[in-house]
Amino acid sequence: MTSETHSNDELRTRIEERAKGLSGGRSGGVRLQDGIVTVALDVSGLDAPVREDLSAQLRDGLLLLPEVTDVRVAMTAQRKARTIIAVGSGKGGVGKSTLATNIAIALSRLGRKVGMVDADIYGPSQPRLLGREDTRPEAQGDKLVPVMSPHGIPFLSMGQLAKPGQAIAWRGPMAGRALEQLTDAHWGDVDLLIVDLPPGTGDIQLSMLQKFKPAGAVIVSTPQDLALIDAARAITLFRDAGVPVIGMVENMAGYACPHCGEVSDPFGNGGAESEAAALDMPFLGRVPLDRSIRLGSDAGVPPVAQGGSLAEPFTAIAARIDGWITSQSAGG
Ligand SMILES: Nc1ncnc2c1ncn2[C@@H]1O[C@H](COP(=O)(O)OP(=O)(O)OP(=O)(O)O)[C@@H](O)[C@H]1O
Repeated sequence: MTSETHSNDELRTRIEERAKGLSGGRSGGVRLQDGIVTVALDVSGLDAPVREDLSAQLRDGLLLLPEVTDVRVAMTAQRKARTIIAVGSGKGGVGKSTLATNIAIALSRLGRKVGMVDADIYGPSQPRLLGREDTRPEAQGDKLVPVMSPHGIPFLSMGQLAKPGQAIAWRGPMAGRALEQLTDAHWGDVDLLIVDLPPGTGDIQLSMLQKFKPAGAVIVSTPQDLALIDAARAITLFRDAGVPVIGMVENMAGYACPHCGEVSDPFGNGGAESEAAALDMPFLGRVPLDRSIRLGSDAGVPPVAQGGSLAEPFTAIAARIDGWITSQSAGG
Protein backbone atom coordinates (compact mmCIF):
# COMPACT_ATOMS: atom_id res chain seq x y z
CA MET A 1 0.00 0.00 0.00
CA THR A 2 1.48 3.39 -1.00
CA SER A 3 1.51 6.24 1.49
CA GLU A 4 -0.87 8.11 -0.86
CA THR A 5 -3.59 5.41 -0.71
CA HIS A 6 -2.97 5.12 3.00
CA SER A 7 -3.67 8.81 3.60
CA ASN A 8 -6.63 8.65 1.22
CA ASP A 9 -8.11 5.79 3.30
CA GLU A 10 -7.49 7.78 6.44
CA LEU A 11 -9.24 10.80 4.96
CA ARG A 12 -12.17 8.66 3.84
CA THR A 13 -12.53 7.21 7.36
CA ARG A 14 -12.41 10.71 8.79
CA ILE A 15 -15.13 11.87 6.37
CA GLU A 16 -17.24 8.82 7.20
CA GLU A 17 -17.05 9.61 10.90
CA ARG A 18 -17.86 13.26 10.31
CA ALA A 19 -20.82 12.24 8.10
CA LYS A 20 -22.19 9.95 10.82
CA GLY A 21 -22.07 12.81 13.31
CA LEU A 22 -23.72 15.23 10.90
CA SER A 23 -26.51 12.83 9.95
CA GLY A 24 -27.32 11.34 13.35
CA GLY A 25 -25.92 7.97 12.28
CA ARG A 26 -27.93 7.77 9.07
CA SER A 27 -25.03 8.00 6.60
CA GLY A 28 -23.47 4.93 5.09
CA GLY A 29 -20.35 4.27 3.06
CA VAL A 30 -18.39 7.18 1.56
CA ARG A 31 -16.67 7.25 -1.83
CA LEU A 32 -13.95 9.81 -2.41
CA GLN A 33 -12.49 10.71 -5.75
CA ASP A 34 -10.56 13.87 -6.65
CA GLY A 35 -12.05 15.69 -3.68
CA ILE A 36 -15.61 14.68 -4.60
CA VAL A 37 -17.46 12.84 -1.82
CA THR A 38 -20.40 10.56 -2.56
CA VAL A 39 -22.25 9.53 0.57
CA ALA A 40 -25.35 7.37 1.10
CA LEU A 41 -28.01 8.75 3.46
CA ASP A 42 -30.77 6.51 4.82
CA VAL A 43 -33.92 8.64 4.90
CA SER A 44 -36.40 5.86 5.73
CA GLY A 45 -39.40 7.11 7.67
CA LEU A 46 -38.52 10.80 7.35
CA ASP A 47 -40.88 13.38 5.89
CA ALA A 48 -39.72 15.09 2.72
CA PRO A 49 -38.79 18.44 4.32
CA VAL A 50 -36.78 16.67 7.06
CA ARG A 51 -34.94 14.62 4.44
CA GLU A 52 -33.99 17.74 2.51
CA ASP A 53 -32.79 19.51 5.67
CA LEU A 54 -30.71 16.53 6.76
CA SER A 55 -29.19 16.17 3.31
CA ALA A 56 -28.28 19.90 3.20
CA GLN A 57 -26.80 19.71 6.70
CA LEU A 58 -24.64 16.75 5.70
CA ARG A 59 -23.48 18.38 2.49
CA ASP A 60 -22.68 21.75 4.09
CA GLY A 61 -20.88 20.11 7.01
CA LEU A 62 -18.65 18.00 4.77
CA LEU A 63 -17.87 20.93 2.48
CA LEU A 64 -16.20 22.63 5.45
CA LEU A 65 -13.36 20.07 5.20
CA PRO A 66 -10.55 21.64 3.13
CA GLU A 67 -9.95 18.37 1.21
CA VAL A 68 -13.54 18.19 0.00
CA THR A 69 -14.49 20.09 -3.16
CA ASP A 70 -17.98 18.70 -3.73
CA VAL A 71 -20.53 16.46 -1.95
CA ARG A 72 -23.15 14.24 -3.57
CA VAL A 73 -25.72 12.82 -1.21
CA ALA A 74 -27.51 9.66 -2.41
CA MET A 75 -30.72 9.31 -0.43
CA THR A 76 -31.92 5.78 0.11
CA ALA A 77 -35.08 4.62 1.79
CA GLN A 78 -36.31 1.19 2.57
CA ARG A 79 -39.79 1.21 1.16
CA LYS A 80 -42.09 1.31 4.13
CA ALA A 81 -44.72 -1.35 4.10
CA ARG A 82 -48.01 0.48 4.58
CA THR A 83 -51.29 -1.14 5.40
CA ILE A 84 -54.03 0.04 3.06
CA ILE A 85 -57.65 -0.17 4.10
CA ALA A 86 -60.13 0.62 1.31
CA VAL A 87 -63.53 2.08 2.13
CA GLY A 88 -66.02 1.29 -0.60
CA SER A 89 -69.71 1.21 -1.36
CA GLY A 90 -71.87 -0.10 -4.14
CA LYS A 91 -73.88 3.08 -4.47
CA GLY A 92 -73.07 6.80 -4.21
CA GLY A 93 -74.28 9.04 -1.41
CA VAL A 94 -74.47 6.35 1.29
CA GLY A 95 -71.96 8.14 3.55
CA LYS A 96 -68.78 6.31 2.54
CA SER A 97 -66.62 9.45 2.65
CA THR A 98 -68.10 10.51 5.99
CA LEU A 99 -67.27 7.12 7.41
CA ALA A 100 -63.75 7.12 5.92
CA THR A 101 -62.97 10.50 7.53
CA ASN A 102 -64.26 9.54 10.93
CA ILE A 103 -62.62 6.13 11.14
CA ALA A 104 -59.33 7.69 10.00
CA ILE A 105 -59.46 10.22 12.84
CA ALA A 106 -60.62 7.60 15.36
CA LEU A 107 -57.82 5.20 14.33
CA SER A 108 -55.24 7.96 14.72
CA ARG A 109 -56.60 8.62 18.21
CA LEU A 110 -56.08 4.93 18.92
CA GLY A 111 -52.38 5.52 18.22
CA ARG A 112 -52.08 4.53 14.57
CA LYS A 113 -50.18 6.74 12.11
CA VAL A 114 -52.95 7.34 9.63
CA GLY A 115 -53.07 9.05 6.24
CA MET A 116 -56.06 9.54 3.95
CA VAL A 117 -56.21 9.03 0.18
CA ASP A 118 -59.35 10.46 -1.37
CA ALA A 119 -59.62 8.44 -4.59
CA ASP A 120 -63.22 9.39 -5.31
CA ILE A 121 -62.95 10.82 -8.83
CA TYR A 122 -66.67 11.54 -8.99
CA GLY A 123 -67.03 13.50 -5.80
CA PRO A 124 -63.78 14.09 -3.93
CA SER A 125 -65.00 15.39 -0.58
CA GLN A 126 -62.10 14.86 1.85
CA PRO A 127 -60.70 18.42 1.54
CA ARG A 128 -64.07 19.68 2.85
CA LEU A 129 -64.62 16.91 5.39
CA LEU A 130 -61.12 17.32 6.81
CA GLY A 131 -61.48 21.11 6.92
CA ARG A 132 -58.75 21.89 4.38
CA GLU A 133 -60.33 23.07 1.13
CA ASP A 134 -57.92 25.94 0.83
CA THR A 135 -54.60 24.13 0.51
CA ARG A 136 -53.12 22.31 -2.46
CA PRO A 137 -50.27 19.84 -2.08
CA GLU A 138 -46.76 20.71 -3.23
CA ALA A 139 -44.47 18.34 -5.07
CA GLN A 140 -41.05 17.41 -3.80
CA GLY A 141 -38.99 15.73 -6.49
CA ASP A 142 -41.47 13.69 -8.48
CA LYS A 143 -43.83 13.03 -5.55
CA LEU A 144 -46.59 14.93 -3.80
CA VAL A 145 -46.34 16.01 -0.17
CA PRO A 146 -49.66 15.31 1.62
CA VAL A 147 -51.54 18.23 3.16
CA MET A 148 -51.92 18.12 6.96
CA SER A 149 -55.51 18.49 8.19
CA PRO A 150 -56.41 20.27 11.45
CA HIS A 151 -57.39 16.83 12.81
CA GLY A 152 -53.84 15.47 12.54
CA ILE A 153 -54.49 13.38 9.42
CA PRO A 154 -52.31 14.09 6.37
CA PHE A 155 -54.26 13.60 3.16
CA LEU A 156 -54.22 13.77 -0.62
CA SER A 157 -57.32 14.06 -2.76
CA MET A 158 -58.26 13.61 -6.40
CA GLY A 159 -59.90 17.03 -6.00
CA GLN A 160 -56.45 18.56 -5.48
CA LEU A 161 -55.22 17.20 -8.81
CA ALA A 162 -57.94 18.97 -10.82
CA LYS A 163 -58.29 22.72 -11.27
CA PRO A 164 -60.76 24.22 -8.76
CA GLY A 165 -64.34 23.83 -9.98
CA GLN A 166 -63.29 21.50 -12.79
CA ALA A 167 -65.07 18.17 -13.13
CA ILE A 168 -62.83 15.13 -13.21
CA ALA A 169 -63.58 12.86 -16.12
CA TRP A 170 -60.64 10.48 -15.95
CA ARG A 171 -60.92 7.00 -17.28
CA GLY A 172 -58.72 3.94 -17.38
CA PRO A 173 -54.96 4.62 -17.41
CA MET A 174 -55.33 8.29 -16.46
CA ALA A 175 -57.41 7.49 -13.41
CA GLY A 176 -54.85 4.80 -12.53
CA ARG A 177 -51.96 7.26 -12.79
CA ALA A 178 -53.80 9.77 -10.60
CA LEU A 179 -54.37 7.08 -7.97
CA GLU A 180 -50.66 6.24 -8.12
CA GLN A 181 -49.73 9.89 -7.52
CA LEU A 182 -51.88 9.98 -4.40
CA THR A 183 -50.85 6.63 -2.97
CA ASP A 184 -47.15 6.66 -3.82
CA ALA A 185 -46.48 10.06 -2.22
CA HIS A 186 -44.19 11.35 0.54
CA TRP A 187 -46.24 9.76 3.32
CA GLY A 188 -43.37 9.90 5.84
CA ASP A 189 -44.08 7.84 8.92
CA VAL A 190 -47.72 7.08 8.03
CA ASP A 191 -48.19 3.33 8.27
CA LEU A 192 -51.93 3.06 7.67
CA LEU A 193 -53.59 4.54 4.60
CA ILE A 194 -57.37 4.81 4.49
CA VAL A 195 -58.52 5.00 0.87
CA ASP A 196 -61.90 6.58 0.16
CA LEU A 197 -62.88 4.85 -3.08
CA PRO A 198 -65.44 6.06 -5.60
CA PRO A 199 -68.76 4.19 -5.37
CA GLY A 200 -69.20 1.12 -7.53
CA THR A 201 -66.72 -1.16 -9.24
CA GLY A 202 -64.90 0.94 -11.84
CA ASP A 203 -61.39 1.79 -13.08
CA ILE A 204 -60.11 3.17 -9.77
CA GLN A 205 -61.10 0.03 -7.89
CA LEU A 206 -59.35 -2.13 -10.47
CA SER A 207 -56.17 -0.01 -10.37
CA MET A 208 -56.22 -0.12 -6.60
CA LEU A 209 -56.48 -3.90 -6.57
CA GLN A 210 -53.79 -4.35 -9.22
CA LYS A 211 -51.19 -1.83 -8.02
CA PHE A 212 -51.73 -1.32 -4.30
CA LYS A 213 -53.50 -4.37 -3.03
CA PRO A 214 -55.34 -3.30 0.13
CA ALA A 215 -54.96 -5.39 3.27
CA GLY A 216 -58.72 -5.21 3.73
CA ALA A 217 -61.89 -3.40 2.72
CA VAL A 218 -64.78 -1.85 4.62
CA ILE A 219 -68.13 -1.67 2.82
CA VAL A 220 -70.68 1.01 3.65
CA SER A 221 -74.36 0.67 2.85
CA THR A 222 -77.67 2.16 3.87
CA PRO A 223 -80.32 -0.33 5.01
CA GLN A 224 -82.13 -0.05 1.66
CA ASP A 225 -82.43 -3.13 -0.48
CA LEU A 226 -81.09 -1.45 -3.59
CA ALA A 227 -77.97 -0.14 -1.85
CA LEU A 228 -77.43 -3.59 -0.41
CA ILE A 229 -77.58 -5.31 -3.79
CA ASP A 230 -74.92 -2.88 -5.04
CA ALA A 231 -72.87 -3.40 -1.89
CA ALA A 232 -72.90 -7.16 -2.53
CA ARG A 233 -71.39 -6.46 -5.95
CA ALA A 234 -68.59 -4.39 -4.40
CA ILE A 235 -67.96 -7.17 -1.90
CA THR A 236 -67.64 -9.73 -4.70
CA LEU A 237 -65.07 -7.52 -6.46
CA PHE A 238 -62.81 -7.46 -3.38
CA ARG A 239 -63.26 -11.10 -2.57
CA ASP A 240 -62.49 -12.19 -6.14
CA ALA A 241 -59.25 -10.19 -5.93
CA GLY A 242 -58.31 -11.92 -2.68
CA VAL A 243 -58.85 -8.80 -0.54
CA PRO A 244 -60.58 -9.70 2.72
CA VAL A 245 -63.66 -7.68 3.55
CA ILE A 246 -63.19 -6.56 7.16
CA GLY A 247 -66.89 -6.01 7.45
CA MET A 248 -69.95 -3.98 6.61
CA VAL A 249 -71.19 -0.73 8.12
CA GLU A 250 -74.82 0.32 8.07
CA ASN A 251 -75.16 4.08 7.73
CA MET A 252 -78.24 6.31 8.04
CA ALA A 253 -80.05 3.76 10.16
CA GLY A 254 -82.74 5.02 12.50
CA TYR A 255 -83.68 8.71 12.52
CA ALA A 256 -84.45 10.50 15.76
CA CYS A 257 -86.83 13.40 15.11
CA PRO A 258 -85.23 16.50 16.66
CA HIS A 259 -88.73 17.85 17.53
CA CYS A 260 -90.71 14.94 18.99
CA GLY A 261 -87.89 12.44 19.60
CA GLU A 262 -89.70 9.65 17.80
CA VAL A 263 -87.29 7.23 16.15
CA SER A 264 -88.21 6.23 12.62
CA ASP A 265 -86.37 4.20 10.01
CA PRO A 266 -86.55 6.08 6.69
CA PHE A 267 -84.32 3.55 4.94
CA GLY A 268 -85.35 0.52 7.00
CA ASN A 269 -83.17 -0.88 9.76
CA GLY A 270 -80.92 -3.89 10.20
CA GLY A 271 -80.70 -4.61 6.46
CA ALA A 272 -76.92 -4.36 6.31
CA GLU A 273 -76.53 -6.50 9.42
CA SER A 274 -78.63 -9.33 8.04
CA GLU A 275 -76.95 -8.98 4.64
CA ALA A 276 -73.54 -9.19 6.34
CA ALA A 277 -74.66 -12.38 8.08
CA ALA A 278 -75.98 -13.82 4.80
CA LEU A 279 -72.67 -13.02 3.10
CA ASP A 280 -70.78 -14.50 6.02
CA MET A 281 -68.91 -11.37 6.99
CA PRO A 282 -68.61 -9.33 10.17
CA PHE A 283 -70.97 -6.46 10.84
CA LEU A 284 -68.91 -3.51 12.07
CA GLY A 285 -71.68 -1.27 13.35
CA ARG A 286 -74.53 1.09 12.67
CA VAL A 287 -74.46 4.90 12.37
CA PRO A 288 -77.77 6.73 12.84
CA LEU A 289 -79.14 9.31 10.44
CA ASP A 290 -78.46 12.48 12.37
CA ARG A 291 -78.62 16.04 11.14
CA SER A 292 -75.64 16.99 13.34
CA ILE A 293 -73.47 14.48 11.47
CA ARG A 294 -74.17 16.28 8.20
CA LEU A 295 -73.80 19.76 9.68
CA GLY A 296 -70.48 18.95 11.39
CA SER A 297 -69.16 17.16 8.31
CA ASP A 298 -70.06 20.03 5.99
CA ALA A 299 -68.31 22.48 8.31
CA GLY A 300 -65.08 20.43 8.35
CA VAL A 301 -65.60 19.35 11.98
CA PRO A 302 -66.22 15.58 11.75
CA PRO A 303 -68.35 13.94 14.48
CA VAL A 304 -65.36 12.06 15.90
CA ALA A 305 -63.51 15.35 16.40
CA GLN A 306 -66.57 16.68 18.27
CA GLY A 307 -66.62 13.78 20.73
CA GLY A 308 -69.66 12.82 22.80
CA SER A 309 -72.51 10.62 21.64
CA LEU A 310 -72.08 11.74 18.02
CA ALA A 311 -68.58 10.24 17.97
CA GLU A 312 -69.51 6.95 19.65
CA PRO A 313 -70.69 4.81 16.71
CA PHE A 314 -67.68 5.81 14.60
CA THR A 315 -65.25 5.18 17.46
CA ALA A 316 -66.73 1.71 18.04
CA ILE A 317 -66.43 0.84 14.33
CA ALA A 318 -62.81 2.12 14.25
CA ALA A 319 -61.98 0.00 17.32
CA ARG A 320 -63.21 -3.13 15.49
CA ILE A 321 -61.09 -2.25 12.44
CA ASP A 322 -58.12 -1.60 14.74
CA GLY A 323 -58.58 -5.05 16.28
CA TRP A 324 -58.74 -6.61 12.83
CA ILE A 325 -55.47 -4.91 11.76
CA THR A 326 -53.76 -6.10 14.94
CA SER A 327 -54.98 -9.66 14.41
CA GLN A 328 -53.62 -9.59 10.84
CA SER A 329 -50.17 -8.35 11.84
CA ALA A 330 -50.09 -11.00 14.55
CA GLY A 331 -50.74 -13.53 11.80
CA GLY A 332 -54.16 -14.31 13.20
N1 LIG B 1 -75.32 9.22 9.28
C1 LIG B 1 -75.57 10.35 8.65
N2 LIG B 1 -76.50 11.23 9.09
C2 LIG B 1 -76.76 12.37 8.42
N3 LIG B 1 -76.15 12.74 7.28
C3 LIG B 1 -75.20 11.90 6.78
C4 LIG B 1 -74.85 10.68 7.44
N4 LIG B 1 -73.87 10.09 6.72
C5 LIG B 1 -73.62 10.90 5.68
N5 LIG B 1 -74.42 11.99 5.70
C6 LIG B 1 -74.48 13.09 4.72
O1 LIG B 1 -74.88 12.50 3.48
C7 LIG B 1 -74.18 13.14 2.39
C8 LIG B 1 -73.42 12.08 1.60
O2 LIG B 1 -72.40 11.55 2.42
P1 LIG B 1 -70.98 11.16 1.83
O3 LIG B 1 -70.45 12.24 0.94
O4 LIG B 1 -70.14 10.72 2.96
O5 LIG B 1 -71.41 9.92 0.95
P2 LIG B 1 -70.59 9.09 -0.12
O6 LIG B 1 -71.14 7.74 -0.10
O7 LIG B 1 -69.14 9.26 0.07
O8 LIG B 1 -71.02 9.85 -1.41
P3 LIG B 1 -70.28 9.91 -2.86
O9 LIG B 1 -70.88 8.81 -3.60
O10 LIG B 1 -70.67 11.25 -3.37
O11 LIG B 1 -68.83 9.78 -2.63
C9 LIG B 1 -73.30 14.20 3.03
O12 LIG B 1 -73.97 15.43 2.98
C10 LIG B 1 -73.15 13.73 4.46
O13 LIG B 1 -72.90 14.80 5.38
